Amino acid sequence: MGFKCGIVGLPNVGKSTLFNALTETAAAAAANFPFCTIEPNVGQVPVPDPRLYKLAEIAGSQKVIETQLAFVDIAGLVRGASKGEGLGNQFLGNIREVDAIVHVLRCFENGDITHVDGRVDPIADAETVETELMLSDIESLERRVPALVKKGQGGDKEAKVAGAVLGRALDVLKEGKPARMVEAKDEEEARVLAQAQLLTAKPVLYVCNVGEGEAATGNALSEKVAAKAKAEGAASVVISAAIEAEISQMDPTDRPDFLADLGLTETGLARVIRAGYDLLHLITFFTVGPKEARAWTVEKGATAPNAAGVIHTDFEKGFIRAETIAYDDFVSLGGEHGAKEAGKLRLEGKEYLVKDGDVLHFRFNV
Ligand SMILES: Nc1ncnc2c1ncn2[C@@H]1O[C@H](COP(=O)(O)OP(=O)(O)OP(=O)(O)O)[C@@H](O)[C@H]1O
Ligand SMILES: [Mg+2]
Repeated sequence: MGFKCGIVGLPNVGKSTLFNALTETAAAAAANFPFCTIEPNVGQVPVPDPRLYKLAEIAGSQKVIETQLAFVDIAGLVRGASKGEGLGNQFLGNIREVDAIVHVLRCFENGDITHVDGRVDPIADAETVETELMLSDIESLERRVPALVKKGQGGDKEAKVAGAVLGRALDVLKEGKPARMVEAKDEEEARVLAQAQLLTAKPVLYVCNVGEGEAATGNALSEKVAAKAKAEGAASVVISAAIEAEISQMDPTDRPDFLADLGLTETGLARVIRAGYDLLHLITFFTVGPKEARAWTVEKGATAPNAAGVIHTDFEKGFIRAETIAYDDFVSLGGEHGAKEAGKLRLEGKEYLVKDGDVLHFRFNV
């Protein structure tokens, strides 16, 4: 499957620090100088899900395997990037390849850490980054739209649709708004928009990187970002990347006390990961047995055979049916046996749309 969230932002705002905390490694060099990162770092991150641990406990599973989400640590971007400034176009290509954007904004005051524009202002920073992404989209559409329109006039129906919807996207961008504001009129337009790989059409999560003492409460700057996100229909999360990096290096048994001292019940990372998961419209289903309990990822709207295919292509090809138990039934009835006795094990066919939390067992024939 491989859904990817790209970590984007100005240089030296804490992107690599966040990435290292997420991946519990020091794979990405994080240091106090701009453009520390050049080549993108990719890491698979397990998605923490309390439901999975509960299912494993009930079934007495020996092994627990979380589903994963990929994060990519991308080079910092500066004003003029779309025209080749800083590391320029190269990293814009890295952003093009991701499915969602995790936009890190510096909300911590610390005179020792260089800010490329010499002042801490997350709203202005967000606009700088977004402007570069919009300029890059405008440039790419200005190249593509006229050719599509011409082909459309020549009788090519597909080109006509693409020219129309991408032309509207260009107008929206020229008004200073991101391409995600463009509404597709039908499924065909939606497909064209999705395939156009516009940077500003990707869903965004703002991550407010606050000071070490502010992780639980946020601060005045993170509140401004939250208001901006709300106005745009985007999501935002408050974390302190510095603290998260520290926690990720601690022994797991020491973490709960440390978090409690900071006034936190869970790590900021768990919230970032889950928000990323929601952003991508992903849902989880489970397979549960005495050997292992495992979480798997599908897109909302996936059918039972699609879900089977995530486990193995043979499961999809030879799909017969999916024995299905809702998560709540599995838990309240004490597992598969109890659910079956109570008539809560359903036999679902090829058309079934998988629901978040379903416990599935596939019957197949190859
Ligand atoms: N919440 C925070 N509070 C204080 N310092 C922080 C915080 N988050 C990160 N830093 C520090 O900021 C500096 C820059 O961090 P990092 O290298 O992660 O930035 P980056 O965004 O990856 O930069 P680049 O774009 O240059 O790769 C590091 O010295 C890091 O320790
Ligand atoms: Mg970096």
